[in-house]
Formats: sequence, C-alpha cells, structure tokens
Amino acid sequence: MTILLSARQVSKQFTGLLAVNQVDVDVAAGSVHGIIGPNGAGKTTFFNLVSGLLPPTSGTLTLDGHEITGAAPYERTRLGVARTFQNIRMFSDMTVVENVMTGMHTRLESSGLAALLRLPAFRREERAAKAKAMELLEFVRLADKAGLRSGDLSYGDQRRLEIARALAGNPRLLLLDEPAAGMNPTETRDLAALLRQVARRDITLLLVEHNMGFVMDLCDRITVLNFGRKIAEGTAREVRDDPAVIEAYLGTKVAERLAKAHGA
Ligand SMILES: Nc1ncnc2c1ncn2[C@@H]1O[C@H](COP(=O)(O)OP(=O)(O)OP(=O)(O)O)[C@@H](O)[C@H]1O
Repeated sequence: MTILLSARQVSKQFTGLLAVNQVDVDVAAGSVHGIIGPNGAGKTTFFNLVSGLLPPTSGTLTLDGHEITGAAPYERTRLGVARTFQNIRMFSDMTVVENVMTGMHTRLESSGLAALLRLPAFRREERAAKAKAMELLEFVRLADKAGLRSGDLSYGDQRRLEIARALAGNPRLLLLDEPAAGMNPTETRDLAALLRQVARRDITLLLVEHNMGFVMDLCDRITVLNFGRKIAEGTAREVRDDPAVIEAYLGTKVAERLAKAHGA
C-alpha cells in the first residue's frame, strides 16, 4: 500500500484551544478516506491544515514523501492537491464550460501577450483546454449544460461542476469539504457514485462530511476525531462498532436532547 498523504503528530492551537491535537493520519494512494467526528471535533481545522489554508502549530505533513508542512495553497495545487469548498465557489456569470477552464489556467503555457493578440499558439491551447473541459463535463454528466450560466444550475449540478473544475488541474489528491451538504437523497447517491468513479481514475479522495450514511457507504477508511484527537480509525464497520466512537456520538446526542429538554 502506497501512502500519498501522511500527517504526523499534527496539532493546531488557537488561543486557548487545541483544535487538532497530535493527529497521525495516513491516506493510501487511490483510496477514499473520510474524516468524521462530532461538532467542534477539529475536522475542518485538520482539513485546512492539509489544504494549506492554515499552518499547523507543530507536526509534519508529507505528500508522496515530500514535506509540504509549510507550503502555501498554490504550491500544494502545483504538487497535485485540489479542493472543493463547503460553500460553493464559482464564477456564477460564466458559463459552465468556462468555469471548468478556469481550473486549468495555471497550465496554459502561452504568454499573456499571445492571449491578448489571440495568436495561433494561444488559440490551439484554448481549443485543447475547451476539449478537455468538455470531456470533464461528460464525466460529471453536465456536458448538455456546458453553455448555461453556472449560477442557473441546480445546487446538485453546481456541486458536480465544482468537482469538474477541481479535476481540471489533474490533481492526485482531491480534498472535499462536506461535499454532500445541502443535497437531497438522490443527489447524495449520485454524488457517491461520481466520487467512486473519480477514485477509479487513480485520484485519492480525502473528505470531511457529516452525512454518516454517505461516509460509511463511500469511504475505504475513516478517521474519527473528537476534541481534536484521533479516537478511532478503520473501515466503516470498524469505526461504527468502536465503543469510543459510539460514546463520542452518543455523548453529543444525549447532550443535544438534554439541551432541548431544558429549552436551551
Ligand atoms: N479560527 C479559529 N479561531 C479560534 N478557534 C477556532 C477557529 N477555528 C475553529 N476553532 C475552534 O476549534 C474547534 C474545532 O473546530 P472545527 O471547525 O475544526 O471543528 P469541526 O469538527 O469541523 O466542527 P463542525 O462539525 O461543527 O464543523 C472548535 O472548538 C472551534 O470553535
């Protein structure tokens, strides 16, 4: 088993709070790896440490054996890390196909002047980029909507578009921040099927998600955080049956019920 992403003793301290506490995680190349845990467990913080949005207080992160602990997000992108956001970020006024093309702009090689003058080299690159964007839209089943304004797509379609745009940079590791948030059951099922297809393209997926059914169904391996610490790790079945996990989740449910009962 080859490890693509490795976190070693990674911690993040906010003023007075250890949001992520000495966490070790190995993400196998080609796998779908989920991070779960009750509210405030440190999932988003850990995710942001991997994407480079936040620097860790201590610990190391390596991608394919190369240390990326202090690398900026754009450097990680160049090394093959892509991400999607919990709140969809796209250019709403651009067409669907144009949005996918923005995901590959770092890869266009002709100069800005060539683009300005629309020289043949630029036009060739642009045609190739459009063809690749259309291929990705086929893959996420949005090809028939390529010419629509992105902001007019349904929520589920916008999520698929975000994935196509992330794939446009040829990532090796795709980070997904709550990909199923706000989706109805049909959209969630379709998304799981799409992400399985993405994994078959040799792209490793690391996701943070609240929807348990979705995580259990999709992930090869799951890391469970609670109060910033890793409390369990394994297959869906292993973590589901783990007493520490049951207690962490049960604890929150009981607390929620008690809070409701007391009108909090
Ligand atoms: N920028 C910040 N400054 C201070 N504290 C923060 C910051 N970001 C997160 N925290 C705190 O760190 C802890 C972990 O938060 P985090 O958002 O990582 O948890 P989570 O597991 O993603 O939670 P949720 O499921 O509710 O999204 C929480 O107590 C949160 O209040």
